[in-house]
Amino acid sequence: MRASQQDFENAMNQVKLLKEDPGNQVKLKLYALTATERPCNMPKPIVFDFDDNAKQDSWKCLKLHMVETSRQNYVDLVSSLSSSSEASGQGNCGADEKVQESKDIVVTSEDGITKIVFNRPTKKNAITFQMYQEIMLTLKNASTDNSVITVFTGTGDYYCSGNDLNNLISATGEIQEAQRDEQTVLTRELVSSFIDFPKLLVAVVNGPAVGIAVTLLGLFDAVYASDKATFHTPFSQLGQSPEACSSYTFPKIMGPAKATEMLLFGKKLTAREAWAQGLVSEVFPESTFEKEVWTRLKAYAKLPPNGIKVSKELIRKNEKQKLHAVNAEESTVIQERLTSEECTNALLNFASRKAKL
Ligand SMILES: CCCCCC/C=C/C(=O)SCCNC(=O)CCNC(=O)[C@H](O)C(C)(C)COP(=O)(O)OP(=O)(O)OC[C@H]1O[C@@H](n2cnc3c(N)ncnc32)[C@H](O)[C@@H]1OP(=O)(O)O
Repeated sequence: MRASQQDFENAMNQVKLLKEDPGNQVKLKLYALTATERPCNMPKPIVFDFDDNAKQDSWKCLKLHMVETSRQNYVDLVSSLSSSSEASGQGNCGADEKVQESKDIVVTSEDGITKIVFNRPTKKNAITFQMYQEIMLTLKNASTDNSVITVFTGTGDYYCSGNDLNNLISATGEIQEAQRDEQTVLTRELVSSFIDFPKLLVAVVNGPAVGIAVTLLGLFDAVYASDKATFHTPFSQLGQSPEACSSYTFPKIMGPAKATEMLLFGKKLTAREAWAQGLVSEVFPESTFEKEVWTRLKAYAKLPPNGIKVSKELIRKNEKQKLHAVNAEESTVIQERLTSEECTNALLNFASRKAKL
């Protein structure tokens, strides 16, 4: 059966959605196959000297045949490109392209690096429910895309100010009961997706980090910080409790006494203090931060990916079960905390702008 006009148009749309660039040769071929669809100003070929009507009929017939054949070839070629692109990318993003964009979480893939950007600078990149969902989806895609490293960073002066405290507060400034469960479930699911993420996970901490943006760092493989970054987990001030397995990872990373200062007393650390305590891999001067870190990451992304993956698996696998158990336990406590008077007051104070860290 010949490809219809509709098949052809579908194929034209499919080309725009290809996960991988098919290359110039294929693009030229595709372009050539659409030639019969475009108006052609060249004179019609006069092969035999028949009368005008016969020539017209024969030309129409030839053109129809060419159009149908070209359409069919075009549809077949696009179909083969789509299936090979799906096989290599496993239905996810290919290299060197913008793979997912929403307003607040921007995802690009280039040079073997999937970059996930908190992009809500006017709110210091605070994480909304919608962003929780988008981050989880992105991690799912990144775990099977062509990239070697997945990087989180922030737009503007902040890395991320943590959970959006308005997630639970209505427009009229009251606590929304129904959102408490959603907050707990989303937090647990988000943390789970970090625990299970199979590839290298790196944080490029461009500025202050607060709350869950800090606690999650304990689940990253490397953390690079600008010297203007700070690390703050004000859970006690908010009547909340630690999440993202930090009740387990922080004492392990920095020792219980230092973890207490951060998680219980809400002591804010400078980048150098966080480095001294093992939460940060390396601190860079703000003036050279971006250049140095990205140059380095691009070089790391050229390392053989499978070796990295199995090495990460070796480092993490004995911890996974424990981390999931801690995540579950922390979620139970968070759920209780969210109904507490302490937490309710802190959230209402923030909403009425009485409280700031
Ligand atoms: C609710 C329980 C859920 C448990 C789940 C686990 C998650 C836990 C956490 O992440 S706890 C940490 C939560 N984060 C905070 O407590 C930070 C709150 N923000 C602040 O204290 C300050 O905004 C600041 C110190 C981050 C920055 O101060 P400043 O430089 O003076 O800027 P502004 O305060 O004017 O901020 C600009 C703009 O952004 C809004 N904003 C900043 N952070 C948040 C946030 N976390 N949630 C919601 N909104 C935030 C701020 O309100 C301003 O908005 P406005 O311009 O007034 O509309």
